Amino acid sequence: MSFAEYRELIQDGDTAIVFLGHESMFPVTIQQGGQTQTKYGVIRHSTDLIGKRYGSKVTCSKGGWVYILYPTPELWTNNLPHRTQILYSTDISMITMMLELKPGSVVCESGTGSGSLSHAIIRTVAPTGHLYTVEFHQQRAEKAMEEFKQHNIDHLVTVKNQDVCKNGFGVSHVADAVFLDIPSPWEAIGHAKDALKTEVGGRLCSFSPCIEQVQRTCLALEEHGFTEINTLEILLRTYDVRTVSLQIPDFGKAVEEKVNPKSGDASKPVSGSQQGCALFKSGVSPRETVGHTGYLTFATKSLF
Ligand SMILES: C[S@@+](CC[C@H](N)C(=O)[O-])C[C@H]1O[C@@H](n2cnc3c(N)ncnc32)[C@H](O)[C@@H]1O
Repeated sequence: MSFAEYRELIQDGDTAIVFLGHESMFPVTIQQGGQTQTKYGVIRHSTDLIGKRYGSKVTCSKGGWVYILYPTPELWTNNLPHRTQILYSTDISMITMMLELKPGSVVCESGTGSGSLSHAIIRTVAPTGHLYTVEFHQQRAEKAMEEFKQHNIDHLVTVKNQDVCKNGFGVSHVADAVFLDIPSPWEAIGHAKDALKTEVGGRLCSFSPCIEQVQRTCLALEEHGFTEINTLEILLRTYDVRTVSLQIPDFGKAVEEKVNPKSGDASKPVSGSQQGCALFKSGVSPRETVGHTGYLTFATKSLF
């Protein structure tokens, strides 16, 4: 199993996702002789999982069933152990597109945090690209290295335990793109510029929750000769499909007969609906939606 490739069969040592429902899933490390408890009973790794296909429906000891899923960066983002605030797939997808990441890209990132974005970047730049990720918190840097190894992507990433604002990324003129998710990104812009390839066109993105951080970062980007400076905020709006009862507009009898000659009286109640209303299938946005996460500031390196 590797987060940068796909394999069909479950093997000893894999990280897999136990899927009980969209709101209920968790990662497990597959081990010969290992067991995982779920509300539907126990899953025995040796007999129930190893050698089975990813995506299989597995019956637990109490008769209920779960799916065992291949781990993707998106599933990992929803299930990883949080050591910090993390980036979610909505922002990650915009970052990947706007930084023009593709297989072979070289990327510098700081901080690594819980590795949510790192996994997505590594999957995108594999098999020939590389991620240099800098984290100044020693345990977080060590844990990230451990996870990258466990997920068989450690050959695609270098983790450095240092302060990016003081010591930079540890590489010069190699990166196609730089990503910053730190409290004072303006202090790292000079290092970001140094990490980017010498030719014009390298891309940078900085994620900040507060607009004051964005202002300081934009000023630093201008001072260092970056152009095309743009700040975006992604607000995810989902729609549920529901049956709703809507009032039928009264256009008058003449109009109604012209539009639908067989329908008779427009105010006649439709079966199962209230007087003058009809039932429709409609896209309805939930009462509560995810709010502000942060601002994404993008820029292009234009000067040496
Ligand atoms: C919000 S977390 C990053 C989360 C990450 N983007 C993810 O998706 O999991 C910010 C991280 O940056 C690290 N950090 C803050 N300032 C730093 C600096 N100057 N140099 C290196 N790391 C730094 C923190 O220790 C923290 O782990």
